[in-house]
Amino acid sequence: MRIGLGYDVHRIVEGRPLVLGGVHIDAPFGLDGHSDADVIAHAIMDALLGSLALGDIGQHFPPNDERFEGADSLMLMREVVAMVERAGYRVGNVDVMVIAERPKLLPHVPEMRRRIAEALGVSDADVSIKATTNERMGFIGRGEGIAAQAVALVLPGERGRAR
Ligand SMILES: Nc1ccn([C@@H]2O[C@H](COP(=O)(O)O)[C@@H](O)[C@H]2O)c(=O)n1
Ligand SMILES: C[C@@]1(CO)OP(=O)(O)OP(=O)(O)OC[C@H]1O
Repeated sequence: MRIGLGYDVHRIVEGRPLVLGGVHIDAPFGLDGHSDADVIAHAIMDALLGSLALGDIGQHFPPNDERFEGADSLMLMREVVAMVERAGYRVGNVDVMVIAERPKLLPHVPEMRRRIAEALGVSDADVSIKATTNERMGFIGRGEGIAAQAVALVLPGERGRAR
């Protein structure tokens, strides 16, 4: 088995939808970015790529490439899973820590787990998402951005996709 680490952060702005873990969350703000700016999905993708030393998401989905403007990050995640499988591995499990002062994410976690699990081809039990505030400290605490950290385990061999 191999393990990888991912991190992403996006700036909070008005006038953009808030998409986290593939879920559109009703909020008076969203995250700035070239894609849908889904920090949770991005952190997971970087963790998966890192587990196999396959580079980072910016290498595979360049932020200056118009193909990825407004991209659905869970679609990009499916492409990352295909890369993992081409390398002879399958996704084992992922664990995510989201750092956001607001909104309250706990009510959305079951749906995030379901959507991410579907994109990864694993069961919901293999996707863990946890949230914390930054206790009003720093840029996250001031509500300027949202960050996510992820670890991913990949296992040798193939598995029938659950999607
Ligand atoms: N955006 C967030 C942040 C936190 N939570 C939940 O609240 C709990 C307490 O957060 P603290 O930062 O005060 O430790 C945390 O364990 C989460 O369950 C949340 O839902 N959304
Ligand atoms: C997936 C991409 C594609 O533009 O999304 P962005 O919204 O630009 O987000 P970022 O985490 O800054 O960089 C990753 C990019 O590759």
